[in-house]
Amino acid sequence: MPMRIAIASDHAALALKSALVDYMRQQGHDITDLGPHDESSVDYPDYGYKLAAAIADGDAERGIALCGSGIGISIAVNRNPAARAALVSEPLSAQLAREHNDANVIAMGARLIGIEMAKACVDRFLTTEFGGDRHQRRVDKLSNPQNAKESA
Ligand SMILES: O=C(CO)[C@H](O)[C@H](O)[C@H](O)COP(=O)(O)O
Repeated sequence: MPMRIAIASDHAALALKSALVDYMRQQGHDITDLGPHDESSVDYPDYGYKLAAAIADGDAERGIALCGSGIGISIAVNRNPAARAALVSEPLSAQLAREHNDANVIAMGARLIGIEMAKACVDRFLTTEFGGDRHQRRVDKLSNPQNAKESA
């Protein structure tokens, strides 16, 4: 099923971003490439915040966030309460991020994983449904931290 997907990176992940944009477009998805669009050094928070805003505003259903390690941009994306970004490096983590955490963004590190592994992570992320049930209760607490048990 075609999805609206936003993707953003920093300079370290430009080539991976480009490969994933082509890959997802070939699959029929509606891709918004939020940049950057050249190799100049940029700051991952700028692009992570942009990606999270696209999710928060409903412009994209899912997001792909890339930087050298995936760490910096995942931190940036997760500062927006509408985003649940999971840093992944293999498909099972991408699957569990959907099944258990209803992740709407995955982050990956272009300096740590290859293009084929990144494509496999994207495939799993885009095709796995959220499991609901007990996981819904936990995800609700991510959205509303005041509902978490103080004494847990
Ligand atoms: O945020 C990161 C580390 O957590 C990313 O790997 C960045 O891409 C990296 O810090 C960029 O480093 P550079 O030396 O400026 O290319």
